[in-house]
Amino acid sequence: MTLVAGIDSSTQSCKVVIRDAGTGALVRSGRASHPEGTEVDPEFWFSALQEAIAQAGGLDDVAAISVGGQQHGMVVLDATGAVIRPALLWNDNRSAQAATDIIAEAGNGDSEAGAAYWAQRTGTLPVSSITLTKLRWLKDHEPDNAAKVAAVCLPHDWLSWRLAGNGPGSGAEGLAALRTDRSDASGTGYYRASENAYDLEALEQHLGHAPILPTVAGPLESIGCTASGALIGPGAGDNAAAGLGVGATVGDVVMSLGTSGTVFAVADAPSADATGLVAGFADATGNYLPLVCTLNATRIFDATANILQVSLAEFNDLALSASPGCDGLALLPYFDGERTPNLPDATGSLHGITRANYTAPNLARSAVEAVVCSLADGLQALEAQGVAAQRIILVGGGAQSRAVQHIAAQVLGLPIVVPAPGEYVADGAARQAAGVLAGQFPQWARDSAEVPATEASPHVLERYRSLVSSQWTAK
Ligand SMILES: Nc1ncnc2c1ncn2[C@@H]1O[C@H](COP(=O)(O)OP(=O)(O)O)[C@@H](O)[C@H]1O
Ligand SMILES: O=C(CO)[C@@H](O)[C@H](O)COP(=O)(O)O
Repeated sequence: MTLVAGIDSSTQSCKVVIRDAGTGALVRSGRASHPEGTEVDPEFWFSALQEAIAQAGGLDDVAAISVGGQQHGMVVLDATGAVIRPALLWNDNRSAQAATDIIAEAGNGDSEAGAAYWAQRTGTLPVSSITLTKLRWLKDHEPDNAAKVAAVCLPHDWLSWRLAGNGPGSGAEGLAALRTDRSDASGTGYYRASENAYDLEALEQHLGHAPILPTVAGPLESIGCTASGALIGPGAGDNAAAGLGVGATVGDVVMSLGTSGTVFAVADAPSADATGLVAGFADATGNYLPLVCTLNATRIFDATANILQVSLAEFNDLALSASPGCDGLALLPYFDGERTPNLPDATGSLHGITRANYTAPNLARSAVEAVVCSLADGLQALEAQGVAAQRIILVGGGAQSRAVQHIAAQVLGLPIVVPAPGEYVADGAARQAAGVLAGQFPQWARDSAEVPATEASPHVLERYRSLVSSQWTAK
């Protein structure tokens, strides 16, 4: 049996799966936690990866490996290959002003014109999650660090590079060995997915110079070897890897509930949304991945379960025991600010409280309704870009929640398909690794179940939308 490994280096943890390259059967797996916080020394990702690999029984018998990772994180390296400062993650909002400036400057002070400009230029508005805005923040706030930047890469690029034996001290030769893939490059703000080319001018303008960037490898290209001789695949951004993991093809719509909430479609043409709601990313096979991402998903469940002092299983039971609409209680979930809509300074709020409805079941359900409604808005934005969803493939840690499944069916009004529990980002990376060995993506069978149809509750989404529009105006 030939074995392949897939990695998901996500916001909260690192997961490793080892699968049979031929059938896709799971052979071994491992997991390790990442530190809290929105800036992280990448060495923590590498040590978590080592721990997860050890837990998965090591890589000695593995023939190929690929890394999927959280997108957009700014990893800056000096000329020796050392990390200059902790990476700023996708959910770090300190570059919100830089984002506003970058957009306004492109429109000579007119933000709407600036937004239209960026939509055409890269397909994505540079909001604070996007790497370009983090580099601009670095230039504006840490000019000495900005001047030292010899190379910029993303979390998955950096981990693949370390697996290939590079690291601090590997110097110019090491920096030249950096590789990425089109899906993750498309989330930087300095890559044009529609042209498959970096936008060095944007980088030069906002960082102050154009550093070395990882070469963009093809979807099935090997980018090197591990110490034990396994081929390393190009890897992918985590959403594109999840798309690979569930075998999504053109027309499929995937919704993921992890730290971030995302809803995306595989498309055969690029998107350019000047409202900024939909990011014009690429997938990991040569197609496109128009995507909406929110900052507030499963951590709203974690926080609510925490104040209710219940486990996640109890939280889900509580949520399922309340009625749609929570007897008038409604939550806006912007606990960590928000990216879509673009409200980096927003906070969460609870509405319609009465003594009668202020109960644990209603609080739990209001958290789930809020997150699902925020993603229903994401789906609406995708539909405005021409995506015609026939059904939703639900993935991520939160997809295991029966409350999420049930409430998604009620709110979205579409069939909801939940693939058998698995690590879909890591699985997608493993599938890519198998593809690197075989020269084509394998067809791995996987089970999935459709959530039973249920009576729609349109009033839940209507109330949510009216609260959002009365309380917040996106930037
Ligand atoms: N049964 C469940 N019900 C609700 N949330 C869950 C459940 N199982 C896992 N989660 C949530 O999934 C999250 C982790 O999902 P994951 O997709 O691994 O996140 P990330 O990729 O951002 O690290 C945790 O925040 C956890 O609360
Ligand atoms: O920023 C985005 C997508 O644009 C996020 O989806 C990150 O890629 C993090 O993902 P998770 O760790 O929440 O899975």
